[in-house]
Amino acid sequence: MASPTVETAIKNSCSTIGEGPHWDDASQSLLYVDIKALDVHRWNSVTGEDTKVHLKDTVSLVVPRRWGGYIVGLGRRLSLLEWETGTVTDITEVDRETGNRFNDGKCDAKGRLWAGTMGFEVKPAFVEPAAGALYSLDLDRTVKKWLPGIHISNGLAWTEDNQTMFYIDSIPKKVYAFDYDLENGAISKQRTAVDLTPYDIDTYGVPDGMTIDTEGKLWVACFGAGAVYKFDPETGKTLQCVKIPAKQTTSVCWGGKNLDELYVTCARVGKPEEYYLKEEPLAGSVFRVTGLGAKGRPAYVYEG
Ligand SMILES: O=C(O)[C@H](O)[C@@H](O)[C@H](O)[C@H](O)CO
Ligand SMILES: [Zn+2]
Repeated sequence: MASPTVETAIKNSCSTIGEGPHWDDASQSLLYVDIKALDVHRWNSVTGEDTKVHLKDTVSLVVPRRWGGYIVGLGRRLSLLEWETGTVTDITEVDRETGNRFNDGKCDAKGRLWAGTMGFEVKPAFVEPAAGALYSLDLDRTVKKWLPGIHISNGLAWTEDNQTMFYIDSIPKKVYAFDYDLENGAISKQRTAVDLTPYDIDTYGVPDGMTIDTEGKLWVACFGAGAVYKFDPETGKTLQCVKIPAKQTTSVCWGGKNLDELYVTCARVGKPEEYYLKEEPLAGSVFRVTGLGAKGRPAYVYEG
């Protein structure tokens, strides 16, 4: 097995929950969010410059839109963001009259957005149970609710042949698999691909953000574990563990010119600042892992 190198790519850029990394191939930039700081970040890997746009609500996902701008998950809304002016145009609101907010989201190969919600989070990984749901936003902006009763809607990934969608609900500690109908944007036949319930919480934490490599293996950021795990979705077995020097590892995406660098976001939330300064000074940074001997495919953008 190749031995990986972990570096700090963007030091301490997030002050709350770094999340939602999306590699923009065209500009060789990393988009990501700092959920409770209400900030969307764009880091240019060529110049090293990190710029951000401050919004008016929690921002949990950012995906470029083919026709310009970005889709963001803003509180309970999905909205369009124009970077230069900071203009926000709402597309839809879900889970009205609840304390929910959007969490992770990603586009499929047709450019539909899949994104889910979660109930009010009292402290990290403690939420109002089963209050969230998984939604899809079609290219004509139709919203469909697929799965109610979700605790913390999190990572999404599709196999290269688009026959299977993987989806994480963090609290049951499951990576689910579904048959995926790309033509109609529909999921069916839910089953469990990876189950983390048998494992020690300090070692595995809870599964959070996820990506897939060109060999169909899953890379899952495990919150609380300070680690990214590589799983085989066929067997559910652990193939590799990459330790990250911050415990609240939230999400991952492939980046770099060859899409063989794994970018990892993490949080700095729920504990006193003195703790972080002393024990986890790099919390809130974005890390880059190289030498994994694996790579990804370009991320899809919103086509609507
Ligand atoms: O990053 C996320 O997906 C959530 O927004 C966070 O709140 C934490 O990761 C969660 O508490 C652990 O799953
Ligand atoms: Zn997450």
